Amino acid sequence: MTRVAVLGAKGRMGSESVRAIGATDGLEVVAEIDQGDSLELITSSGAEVALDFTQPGVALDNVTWCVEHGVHVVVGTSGFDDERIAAVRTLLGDEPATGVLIVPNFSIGAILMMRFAETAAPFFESIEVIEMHHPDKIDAPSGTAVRTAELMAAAREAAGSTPLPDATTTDPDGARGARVADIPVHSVRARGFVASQQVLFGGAGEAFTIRHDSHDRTSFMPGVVAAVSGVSARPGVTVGLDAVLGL
Ligand SMILES: NC(=O)C1=CN([C@@H]2O[C@H](COP(=O)(O)OP(=O)(O)OC[C@H]3O[C@@H](n4cnc5c(N)ncnc54)[C@H](OP(=O)(O)O)[C@@H]3O)[C@@H](O)[C@H]2O)C=CC1
Ligand SMILES: O=C(O)C1=N[C@H](C(=O)O)C[C@H](O)C1
Repeated sequence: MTRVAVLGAKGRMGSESVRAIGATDGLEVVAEIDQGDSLELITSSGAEVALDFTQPGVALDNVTWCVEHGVHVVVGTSGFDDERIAAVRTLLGDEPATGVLIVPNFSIGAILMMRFAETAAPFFESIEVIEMHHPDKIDAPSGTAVRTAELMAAAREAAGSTPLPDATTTDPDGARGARVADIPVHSVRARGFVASQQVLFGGAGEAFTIRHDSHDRTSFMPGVVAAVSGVSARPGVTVGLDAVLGL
């Protein structure tokens, strides 16, 4: 039985995860931690794995505490950027015993969307990302959009692709979106969405779109269960669920 502490347990993702983990053979939720609760509950409950669904401003502190106490961590919270990842790697040292699994998106469809976007990126002249989320999301652009843009930019760099064409000379209100790894990313926040993303590719005489929609947070749960079950076998930092799913 793997004992799991859920951080942000009363939140949208935390509460769904408490249900999903509780319903899975071999996993047990032993601590539900929210704002104001002490992280000591993680160790006093005997948790071996912590799952963080809090907010970008506190996730690194939570991960640091877990690593210092030898507790494996799955980070679902968005905004875990390269600087934070580097800080965790330094903390873990050269021979890490603890696993830190950082997952920008747990849904299998979103993981495949990112994989297909990475594959397509070098073959098209133009790329734009449009991500659409519920209006209660506090960060923009989404972690998924950032990860997608970074994967696509790396694939283009490896292939020696030319910069994206764009003749815009004035954009005082940011109509061309934010730039993530030089790729325009547009963030929509609207009631009716959970989490959606389109990646638009353009080439001579053709356009190609990859779209993914999470209509319900249940879409993330098989990935959450796989991550929580698999993190202890992966000491060090792992980004993305691909390796855990055998992709
Ligand atoms: N990787 C993925 O597939 C997914 C990632 N996410 C990400 O997960 C994160 C959470 O999303 P969501 O569940 O929608 O957000 P919610 O706001 O619904 O939940 C966050 C919870 O964390 C609590 N919290 C805040 N600070 C702390 C803290 N210091 N210690 C413990 N608990 C704390 C909040 O409490 P309070 O309300 O009192 O502040 C709240 O209960 C976001 O970053 C989101 O982008 C979301 C969906 C999927
Ligand atoms: O806040 C959300 O809801 C989501 N956050 C993650 C992100 O920022 O990419 C994952 C998913 O898009 C849902």
